[in-house]
Amino acid sequence: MGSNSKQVSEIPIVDLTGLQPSLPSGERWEAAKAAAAAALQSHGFFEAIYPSLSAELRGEMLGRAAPEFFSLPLESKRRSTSEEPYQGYIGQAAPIPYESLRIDAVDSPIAVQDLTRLMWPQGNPTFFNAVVAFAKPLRDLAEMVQEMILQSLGVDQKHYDALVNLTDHGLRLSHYGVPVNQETEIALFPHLDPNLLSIVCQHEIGGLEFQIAGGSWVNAEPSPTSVHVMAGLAFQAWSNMSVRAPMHRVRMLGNEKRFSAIYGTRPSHNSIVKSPEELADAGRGPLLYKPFNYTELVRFLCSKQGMGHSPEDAFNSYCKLQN
Ligand SMILES: O=C(O)CCC(=O)C(=O)O
Ligand SMILES: [Fe+2]
Repeated sequence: MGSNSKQVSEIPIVDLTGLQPSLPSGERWEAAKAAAAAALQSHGFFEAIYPSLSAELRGEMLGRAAPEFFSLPLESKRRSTSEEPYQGYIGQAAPIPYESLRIDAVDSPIAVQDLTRLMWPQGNPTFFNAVVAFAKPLRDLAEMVQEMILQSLGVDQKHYDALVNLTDHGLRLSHYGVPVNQETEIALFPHLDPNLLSIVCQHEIGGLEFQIAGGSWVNAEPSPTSVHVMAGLAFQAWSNMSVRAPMHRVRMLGNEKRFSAIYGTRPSHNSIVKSPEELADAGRGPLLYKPFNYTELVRFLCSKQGMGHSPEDAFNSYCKLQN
């Protein structure tokens, strides 16, 4: 661990053991809700203790299905392409030995089946089953955290329903190879995720780090019973800064390749992100962001103009109001 990394005690922990989105109340729910809302406000991330994502599901996905996918020939992997940034399969962007696949609509078995057949025209039930089974508890977790934040903001149920209706669910599988140059520890540069929520599941090999107040980095240690949950920019804007998106990065410290899975919720294609007016009431101050089209935000952040600034400055220049 480098001198600018701190110990894991800097990472808030929220215990979600046994909680379910279909039962969004009760003493344990309230305790987890308070802790999750406080953590996403102060840090933008937390470690969620969540044994529903069992060791078996993790092993099937990250120990077996993901390595099998990434070992396919490049021309197979490239069959999943997209015009939009960070969609489908991306990789081979030397010098960083990184490749990833975003599985869209991962909550729909039909979509997962279509992608599986695109990669393996003869089918691959092991891959299909691993993705569907792994995604289910993560979908529950994302929905619970979104609901906890909305409950704690006290906004009307109609806003929760509207947010759920525009939420897309996706799973990114990532593969980090061993850096060619062992001096280059940074495998994924510091960035903010643009979406609503990201849930990172590491498997055996760590490397994810979050930036905390003061600028230092904390190491998010992998654990077989927990995942790391963080807010993205769309949630930061929607919640009128009641949650904030944290800077994070990936460092490769050893010489073993690494697989991770990032479950992401985000506003659906071309949908408009708009804070509920009532978040400006009750002494919270004015709304900080103007409504924006999510797809266009992502295009802007990935454009030459957007990349020319720090992630935060680029985002603020796109949609922050000058109050
Ligand atoms: O692989 C990880 O641990 C995190 C990756 C990440 O931050 C991302 O894909 O946005
Ligand atoms: Fe990220």
